[in-house]
Amino acid sequence: MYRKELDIALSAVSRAAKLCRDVQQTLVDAESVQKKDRSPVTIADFGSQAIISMALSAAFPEDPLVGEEDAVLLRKNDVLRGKVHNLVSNAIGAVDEDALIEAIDRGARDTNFSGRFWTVDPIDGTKGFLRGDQYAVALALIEAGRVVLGVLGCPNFNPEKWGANGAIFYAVAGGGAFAAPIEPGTPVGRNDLNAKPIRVDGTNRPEAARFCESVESAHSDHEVHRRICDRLGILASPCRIDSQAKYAAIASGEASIYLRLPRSSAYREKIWDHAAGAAVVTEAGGRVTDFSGSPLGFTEGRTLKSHRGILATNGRLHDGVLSAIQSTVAI
Ligand SMILES: Nc1ncnc2c1ncn2[C@@H]1O[C@H](COP(=O)(O)O)[C@@H](OP(=O)(O)O)[C@H]1O
Ligand SMILES: [Mg+2]
Repeated sequence: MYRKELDIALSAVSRAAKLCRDVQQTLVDAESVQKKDRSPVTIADFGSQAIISMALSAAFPEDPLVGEEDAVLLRKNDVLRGKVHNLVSNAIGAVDEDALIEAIDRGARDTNFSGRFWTVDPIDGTKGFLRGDQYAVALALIEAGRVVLGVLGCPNFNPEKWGANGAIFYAVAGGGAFAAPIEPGTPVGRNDLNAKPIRVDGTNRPEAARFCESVESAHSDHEVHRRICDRLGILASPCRIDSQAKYAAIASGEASIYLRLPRSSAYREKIWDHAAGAAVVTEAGGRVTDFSGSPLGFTEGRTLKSHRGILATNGRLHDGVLSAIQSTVAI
């Protein structure tokens, strides 16, 4: 099932991850004053969404794409457009500028969220990207509100284990979860010999669990997380990771619990921040729900409107963490 979809998604995400990696490298090499400059991330965001959108529309012209970016800024700004055009042409060969703009804008159109559509976060973890830390290129295919395929490119993920270019994590519903090192020059494929099945860890003792959360305290309430962890008797200090690399950490057994309670009760999570990661964790044997224990549903539009709080675990710990959450916070 979904063989062609997976092949296209893997190759598009690995090419986009390579583009992002090259741009992040120029940031890391630059003086600190330039690290505060957001333009590199902007260029890489557009470039990454363009590569993925073009690959999808060539292979699946009927499929809508819901992306984080649109091309409004690019249409107005010739210099920026020129830079993105160069970046993408260097990555995948000469492309027409109008086709590039159109590819980016495709992600901004309205769509039928109850049908089949793709969702992309071209750089998830922008803040991490700018700091030189973790980020992810995330792509998921959704059908009738359920994620049927998820791919997460994580160029800085555990280089000791996966090599200098990080890893790509992927899953198809019912088919298990896998990870493969990202090799520059060769996009990852479905039959990649270096791909390995991944699995959540087996701990059922919260005191032995490793727990992860966002680096950015503005993105989730670290203090409430700490109270939940105290109630569970978790001893280790939190592991703070940007982006959906947190889902990759749960799926590959490097952490057991991911908590995310937004600071503001008005904030709604974006679908592209969770769809791919949730598929990978679920297929690796874990569980992903909101704070009331409901599985995430993706029919509601660009946000997870009816869900508050995100909990991803190795599965065994899930009900215990949900009880601790519900005794700590009013959902
Ligand atoms: N106030 C807020 N509360 C929760 N999430 C937020 C937020 N502001 C931004 N985000 C989301 O947090 C994502 C990053 O998550 P993390 O903290 O896990 O790295 C951002 O994705 P982008 O970086 O793609 O914009 C953004 O969508
Ligand atoms: Mg994001």
